[in-house]
Amino acid sequence: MPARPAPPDADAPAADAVLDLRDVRKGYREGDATRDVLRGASMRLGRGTVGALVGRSGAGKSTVLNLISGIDQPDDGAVVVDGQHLERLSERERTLFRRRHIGFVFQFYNLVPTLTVAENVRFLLDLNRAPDAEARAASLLADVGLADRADAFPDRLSGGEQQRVAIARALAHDPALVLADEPTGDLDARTGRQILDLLEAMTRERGRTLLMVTHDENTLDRVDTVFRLADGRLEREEGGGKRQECAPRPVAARD
Ligand SMILES: Nc1ncnc2c1ncn2[C@@H]1O[C@H](COP(=O)(O)OP(=O)(O)OP(=O)(O)O)[C@@H](O)[C@H]1O
Repeated sequence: MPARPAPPDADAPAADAVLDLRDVRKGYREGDATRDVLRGASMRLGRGTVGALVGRSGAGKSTVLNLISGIDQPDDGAVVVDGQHLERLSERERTLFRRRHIGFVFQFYNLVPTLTVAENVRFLLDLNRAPDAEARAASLLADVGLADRADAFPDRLSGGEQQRVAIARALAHDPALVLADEPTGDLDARTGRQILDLLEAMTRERGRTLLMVTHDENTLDRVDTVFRLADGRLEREEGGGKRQECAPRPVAARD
């Protein structure tokens, strides 16, 4: 297997962080009370790195994703994505930012059933009025091994194939950050591993940053950084991917 390029340091200065959450607080009103979900959560992920977000059900992982993608706003703290403070933008500006700078991969693929595979991939490109939508979609479909299914509708594809289309769609507009919410949660173990291989390779090759929500501890062996959400705060741990990069190489492999 060819050596993987060393990931940039996940502790990189904020200027190189694609994702930078600083002391974020978020609560939801419940009648007269407020449920505090995030109580000073911070995380930083450098350019070209892969992170995992883990935590028990109800810990607040979706809340974190909603803040990073600008769907929701923090009560306090900063949410900086690719240098942009999302908490300073209007809802409309956040929507435009999301369309241009963030890609999504969902557990249940979320392809548009009435659009062909190629149309799904180029969906955001068309919305962003990108001039090269057709060629770019074709190239990405080739990259995920589905060039011959471009004109099929999603319901003709297996779950793994649909998730491949979703990966192509997530990268089509060349986003700085890809968010994946349980991307293998609906797939059998073998297909899930193939999808993770593809997602990781496609984002790393392009120097994109990937954050995955996962319940699968095996996934943690391949990421650079693990963020564990508990009691409203994020704890940072080194993932297996980073450990591999840091491990001394065998003597025979040295230059
Ligand atoms: N819009 C909302 N209004 C009120 N409470 C909410 C809202 N969204 C989330 N919550 C509450 O906030 C807490 C965190 O929810 P969240 O969905 O972020 O957790 P999660 O870690 O993603 O859980 P799961 O793994 O089960 O999807 C939960 O107690 C949930 O009930």
